[in-house]
Amino acid sequence: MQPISRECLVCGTENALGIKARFFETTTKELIALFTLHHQHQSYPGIAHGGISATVLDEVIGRAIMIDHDHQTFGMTLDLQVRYRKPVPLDVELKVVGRIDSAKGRLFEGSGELYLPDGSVAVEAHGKYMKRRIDQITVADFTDTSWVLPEGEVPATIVI
Ligand SMILES: CCCCCCCCCCCC(=O)SCCNC(=O)CCNC(=O)[C@H](O)C(C)(C)COP(=O)(O)OP(=O)(O)OC[C@H]1O[C@@H](n2cnc3c(N)ncnc32)[C@H](O)[C@@H]1OP(=O)(O)O
Repeated sequence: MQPISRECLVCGTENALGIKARFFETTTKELIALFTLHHQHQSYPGIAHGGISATVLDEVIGRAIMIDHDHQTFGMTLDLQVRYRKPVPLDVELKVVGRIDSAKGRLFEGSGELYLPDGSVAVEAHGKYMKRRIDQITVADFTDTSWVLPEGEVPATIVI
């Protein structure tokens, strides 16, 4: 399970409007986010806002670079392309799977998909990112005060 940043919109436990996603690394170096969207994330009635879906996909790809950098390097988004295939419902558990597709120097590219409970893909994204070390994007005491492992069990398996 990856750590979370307390005030982050996607992962934070102390963001009242937050999505409170949890992140699990796979043996194949993919990253899976588990989360549920609610009324505060709505666009049309009963449907999640597309920007929220893009936000979670962005975070998963931006976090996937942590896997090969001892959790000390993150992605700063340069460009994000999103394709919306199906509406994303509220109040059901959703999954995003992301990965790094290529990396060269301080830049990398990654992709991800948002899966509905029936296993179908609702949203796809592809992004370009710049690697940033944790000390380049946080204040001095960040890892002592705001970067924590969330509560809860790590599932033995996650079925997409
Ligand atoms: C800790 C808890 C976390 C916990 C939470 C973890 C969250 C993870 C996910 C969060 C993701 C986000 O939302 S990140 C937030 C949204 N993104 C941002 O705010 C980024 C804003 N942009 C910037 O600050 C700046 O552009 C930087 C610092 C990223 C880069 O500036 P710079 O250092 O001056 O870079 P620059 O010379 O312009 O460009 C460097 C290289 O990038 C390329 N490049 C630049 N822009 C682009 C672009 N749009 N598309 C393609 N490529 C580009 C250039 O061609 C160049 O390639 P070459 O010549 O080197 O080949």
